[in-house]
Amino acid sequence: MEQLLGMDMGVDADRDVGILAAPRHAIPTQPPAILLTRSRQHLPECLGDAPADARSWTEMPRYHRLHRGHSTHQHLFVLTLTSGPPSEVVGRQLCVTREMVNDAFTRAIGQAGTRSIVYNASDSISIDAVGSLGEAIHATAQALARKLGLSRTQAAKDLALIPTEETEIGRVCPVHFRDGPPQPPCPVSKYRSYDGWCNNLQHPGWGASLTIIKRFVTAFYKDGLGIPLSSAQGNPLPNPREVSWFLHQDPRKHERFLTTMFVAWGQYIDHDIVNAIVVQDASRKDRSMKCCPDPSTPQKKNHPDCWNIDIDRRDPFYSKFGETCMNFVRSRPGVTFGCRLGPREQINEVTSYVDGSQVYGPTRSKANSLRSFKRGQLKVDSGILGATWKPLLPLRHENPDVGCSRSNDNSFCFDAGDGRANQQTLLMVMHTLFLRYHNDLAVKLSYVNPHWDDERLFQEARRIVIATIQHVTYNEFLPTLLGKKVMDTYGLTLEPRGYWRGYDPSWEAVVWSEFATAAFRVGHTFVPSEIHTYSYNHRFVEKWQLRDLFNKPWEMHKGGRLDNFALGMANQPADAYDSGVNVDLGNYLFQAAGKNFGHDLAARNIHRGRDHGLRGYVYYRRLCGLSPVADFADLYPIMQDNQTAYRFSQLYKDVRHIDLWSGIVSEKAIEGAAVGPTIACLIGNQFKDLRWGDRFWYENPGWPSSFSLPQLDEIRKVSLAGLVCEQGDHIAAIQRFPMQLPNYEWNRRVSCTTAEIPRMDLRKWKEVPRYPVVHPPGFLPPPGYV
Ligand code: HEM
Ligand SMILES: [Ca+2]
Repeated sequence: MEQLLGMDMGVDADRDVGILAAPRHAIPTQPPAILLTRSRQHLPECLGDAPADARSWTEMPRYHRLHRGHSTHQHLFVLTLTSGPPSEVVGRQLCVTREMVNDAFTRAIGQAGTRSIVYNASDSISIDAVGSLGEAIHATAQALARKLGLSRTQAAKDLALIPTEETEIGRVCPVHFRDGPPQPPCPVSKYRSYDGWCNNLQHPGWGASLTIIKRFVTAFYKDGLGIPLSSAQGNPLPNPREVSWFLHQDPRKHERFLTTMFVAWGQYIDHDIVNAIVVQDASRKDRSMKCCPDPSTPQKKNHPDCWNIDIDRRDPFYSKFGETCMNFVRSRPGVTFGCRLGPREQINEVTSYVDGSQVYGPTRSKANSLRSFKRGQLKVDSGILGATWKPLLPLRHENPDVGCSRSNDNSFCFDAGDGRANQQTLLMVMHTLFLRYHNDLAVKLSYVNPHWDDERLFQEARRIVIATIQHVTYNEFLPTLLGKKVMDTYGLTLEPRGYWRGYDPSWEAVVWSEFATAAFRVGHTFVPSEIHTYSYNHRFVEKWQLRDLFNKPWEMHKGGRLDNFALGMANQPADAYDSGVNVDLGNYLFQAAGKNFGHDLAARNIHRGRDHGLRGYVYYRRLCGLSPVADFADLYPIMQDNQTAYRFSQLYKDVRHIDLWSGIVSEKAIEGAAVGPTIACLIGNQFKDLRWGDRFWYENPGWPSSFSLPQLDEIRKVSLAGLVCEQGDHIAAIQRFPMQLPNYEWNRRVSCTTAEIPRMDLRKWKEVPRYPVVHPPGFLPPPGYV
């Protein structure tokens, strides 16, 4: 095992060295280890001398019977092994019959008790339908690999070659996951679909919600298919909580330039791009699955996807509470395009595109539930605030306990396009600002175009909101995170004027696991333990412990609080980029009422990396074309300090085992950027894809969805500063770039009304109505809007 692990997680991938260093043109594919053929000439070999493993299949006699009576090549796939560890016979042929696949699949769905869901393939796609089909396909792959005696590498790379569309799996494969151009063809509409469907006209599912999170390189599981490498006995990996404790404690340093607004934006757009679905327990009010033993309830058999993090009895923190188990549930397996067999992949609940799915939801039904269907507005809660304060997000009455710590049955969290909106207050502030922004835009557009109906106003406002999120992300956030050089290397620099002509329909704008499960989680090191609020005069007011703000958005209901938090975000420095994660995330994450401790996010990041089958840090460093790490000694020049490098050598038996997240957040930052080189490489690649592969990208010309050049110039004026000024309640001044601390030289705090914070002129959206317009009674546009 050790040897295998070293080999595959290590630095032997010479062929791929540096492939991520510059933007890729295609994802490299491994040469297949098994060739698939159904030509007649292969049949006799396969039939005459069926390999030992194939003979052990109960289906084989049936197969032979079929052969005598009919033309059998219809039923047979011949797999020729062409590679594998030296011990395996290259060129060996395996026979896989359609019946084998069907039987394994039928057994899998029988076991999972999901027949009804899986077989209802014409249903509109739902999380449960995708999840249960994913589980059944995964179990089928495992059964087939066992029966065919495939090695780990063969199972990982080659089961996917079986044309499942010709089996029972193909019959139930939802239309969303079928290969090939869409039937009927995708409409070329002016507005995006909510679920990202048909953004790419040839591959309608690319980047769509409920499709899988892809990978830069194939997954690495113990069995090739889904069993994660763990810290259990016999396995060489260290316990994630131990890694967290020894390597990721917070040295309590601050960034010199970055604010917590930068941190909040990072999380806000992360939630636009990805949400890996974990297995849930529908019988519980909060839907979370309880996996750790509970003394108050009799021990039930654990769900196979329970995969708790063990806590050592001597743990310096948890031992005080006698806690030895951190609840952890694996991410649910998803369905690949073509419903192919292969390694376990994870489901993205949201659209990968930067398309405001956290504002509007990743499905039409979610978007509809958030709309008021009047004048293009989203629903709001104007509750207790009255005329002095602007509206808040609507309250969520459905599933009120999911992601919400309620003190009583009458308190409700907020509803937004993304289910994680209440997770902590800074994130909630972002969601609220964007809700207000949408509604404000729709109202102003109704002044410019009084003849537009609700749908038109809603979609046009949505189009501008999405363009704003894209513009602020690529104009303010990414340059701060990555620096100019990385921006240029990966094609992320925006056009200062005119259209940008980089859209490439062969580019897949999809989220990558290495980004979601590791690189972008660098955000966790920037989060401070204490959250500061500031007054309108930009003076410190009070500090909150982050742990008191998890899933409890109650402060928002108090007038002025949103402004206090927003101003705090513009003035409080972020925690430093270092390997440290603050104690509120590291010991108290989602601390439950009545408990003195919570989860450890650093340990979860590491464990999640293993759950998702990520390879070791050293492997990705090489893919990024960075200096190779063959030994622990090679870590010293590249890590933030010698102690970190030393601790890695104490914790890990082999440098190639270092978990991706742990390694990348420990690297020294590169010049001009806030993060290290491997993170910059992985994040650069990801944001390149999300720009170059998005047909609705706001700078694109020539589509019905494209903005006119005058409109595009207006969108280029939007800024986070303008947004906070306009959508805060009474904020009067802010620095020009609120993701960076104010300073007198180039980031002065200015009045919200100055020309230094320009505003969009929506008159560029004016359309001449085809019919004379009769204004509704009471219609009174503000000056300049007619
Ligand atoms: C107080 C702030 C934050 C909290 C409480 C928080 C909490 C969490 C939690 C609980 C998870 C899931 C962990 C798991 O795998 O079980 C997660 C995932 C993640 N977080 Fe954070 N986070 C915060 C800030 C950030 C920031 C600032 C960023 C980025 C700049 C970020 C990026 C991510 C990403 C990319 C994921 C993976 C999402 C997925 O694949 O579904 N987070 N975070
Ligand atoms: Ca999205």
